[in-house]
Order: sequence, then C-alpha cells, then structure tokens
Amino acid sequence: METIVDISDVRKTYAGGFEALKGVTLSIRKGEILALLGPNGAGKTTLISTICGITNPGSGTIAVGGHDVVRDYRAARRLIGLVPQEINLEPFSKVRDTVAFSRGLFGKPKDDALIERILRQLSLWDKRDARVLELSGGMKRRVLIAKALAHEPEVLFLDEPTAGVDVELRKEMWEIVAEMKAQGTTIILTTHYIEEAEAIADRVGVINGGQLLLVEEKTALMQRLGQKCLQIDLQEPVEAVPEALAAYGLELADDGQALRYTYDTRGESTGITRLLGDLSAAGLSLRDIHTEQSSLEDIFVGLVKEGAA
Ligand SMILES: Nc1ncnc2c1ncn2[C@@H]1O[C@H](COP(=O)(O)OP(=O)(O)OP(=O)(O)O)[C@@H](O)[C@H]1O
Repeated sequence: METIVDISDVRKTYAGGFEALKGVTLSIRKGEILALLGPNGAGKTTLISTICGITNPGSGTIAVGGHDVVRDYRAARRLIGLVPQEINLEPFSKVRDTVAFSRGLFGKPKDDALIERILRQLSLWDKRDARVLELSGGMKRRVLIAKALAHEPEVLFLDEPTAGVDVELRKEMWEIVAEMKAQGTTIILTTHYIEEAEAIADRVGVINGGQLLLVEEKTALMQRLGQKCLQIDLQEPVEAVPEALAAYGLELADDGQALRYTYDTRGESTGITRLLGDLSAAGLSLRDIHTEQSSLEDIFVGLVKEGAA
C-alpha cells in the first residue's frame, strides 16, 4: 500500500530539555484512518506539529507525499490540512470568508463552488453569512474542519476533534471523518477516547512517553492482545467457587449462577478444556457458555501500564 507520510526516527527535545518524542518511526498509508491514542502529555500533539512543520524535529526525517517537511516545507504543507485542538477563529469574520481565506493562504485560486461544497458537507451552508461569534461550539469545530479542507489537502490531521464535545456531536464528527475517507483523504486523528479509535480507525497507534508503543490494524490489535472472558452459566447456583477450582481465578456472579474465567488469547493454552473437565469433576452442571472479547480500552490500559513498568 502506498505511503503518504513517512516518519523516520523522529526525536524532539523542547527548549527546557524535555524529550517529548523519543525516536518515532511510522508509515501512514494513503487513504487510511489512523488513530493515535495516548494519555495526556504522551506526545501526540508534538508529533502532529512536527509532521505539519509547526515545530522542527530535533533529528530524524518526515516526508509528506515525498516532500521533506523541513527542506521542502511549502510543498509538504500544501498536502496537509490541520484541524487544531484549540478553536482559534477570528470571531468577527463570516463563516464563508474565513474558509475562503484559508484557501488563499495556500496560494490556491478562488473557488466559490468548492467552498460551497465544503460548507454544505459540514452543514454550515445556512450559516455562511453568520459571524463566528454567533456559532455554537460544535459549529465552530466544523468551521475548523472546513478551513482545513479549503485548500484540498490529501492528508487531514485532527488533533482531538471531539475533546469535550457531547455524544451527538462526537458521532457527527465520526460521520464527517468517514465521508472524508470515502473521498480519498487520509486521516490521522489523536484521541484519548478509546471508543473513538474503536469506532472509526483502520489502524491504531498507541503513543506514551514520547514513544510509539505499537501500530496495528484495529481488528488485529484487538485479537492479538485481547483477553477473552469465558462466561459459564450454571444449572444450579453455588455459594462459592469450589476449592478444587481455586487455581483458575474464577469470579462468581452475585447471584451465584455464573462463573467468569479470563484468559489470554495469546497464551499457548487457554486452559479452557482443563477447566471444563474440572468443573464437571467438581459436580457443577453447565447451562450455557459464551465468550466476550475485551475492548480496546482494556488493551490500551494494559499497554500503557506495561510501558510505565
Ligand atoms: N512548547 C513546549 N515546551 C516544552 N514542553 C512542551 C511543549 N509542548 C509540549 N511540551 C511537553 O511535551 C510533552 C508532550 O506534549 P504533547 O502536547 O505533545 O502531548 P499530547 O499527547 O498531545 O497531550 P494531550 O493529550 O494532553 O494534548 C508534555 O510533557 C508537554 O508538557
């Protein structure tokens, strides 16, 4: 698959001596949605800022569409749309002017039809003549996206697009992102919300302490690292987990009707066959069994803890 952003061993140390990126290497594929997941201070914004040429990497290289972001800044930047974390709009400007102005900044010719299309797509057309200060927070976020799209970038960076927004608006953002992808735009978004990565990303990168801990297909990640839980429904309730089964670390449901067994899908043996034999030997009859895949959230928390250890 074609690479659109190529990041090689990028390090960044801020003036105070703090090393915010510790050798990040990453290839972003054309047309994908990549979610960069990490806790506060992980280095997500710093990484995006270095890709977008807002801060220079201390060492390492980044190319966007084959253009080095330092040596060939203008060509690289032209391919990038950036939706920043903070709303930094001119309050007295009208929506349409604000968006059209952004296009002009990239030296692109005026294109009223394109601006109209973008505003319509983001449900802002009705507000085209409203001043920014008259908009709701959600509308302002959509204006930021419209601005980032005005020069027709190939790669769109969204830095925490849904931080602090309500559930409805979050879903709306996800729909917008899916539409952008359908149009062929590559999308990189940073988020604290695991459910966001789970909902929309093709691949997920986990970043913590300035290091990219992993990048993987979302579904593969969930399968490879996931723990599964086997729920065993019993014919007759029990008061306690039988002594003979103590080694399995089973959890007993409050009503005594079910046992839960958590196992690692990566392990050589899941222990399920042996457990089922031992359950029967302990005189328990089963009514039903089923498994649950753990969420990306469990995986993420596990990884960040491992990284900190
Ligand atoms: N201009 C700066 N000067 C010094 N240190 C900085 C600067 N900008 C960021 N940092 C530090 O670099 C680290 C990474 O910050 P960054 O903003 O990249 O994290 P983040 O993952 O985007 O966090 P958040 O989720 O909170 O936005 C933090 O410890 C932060 O304090």
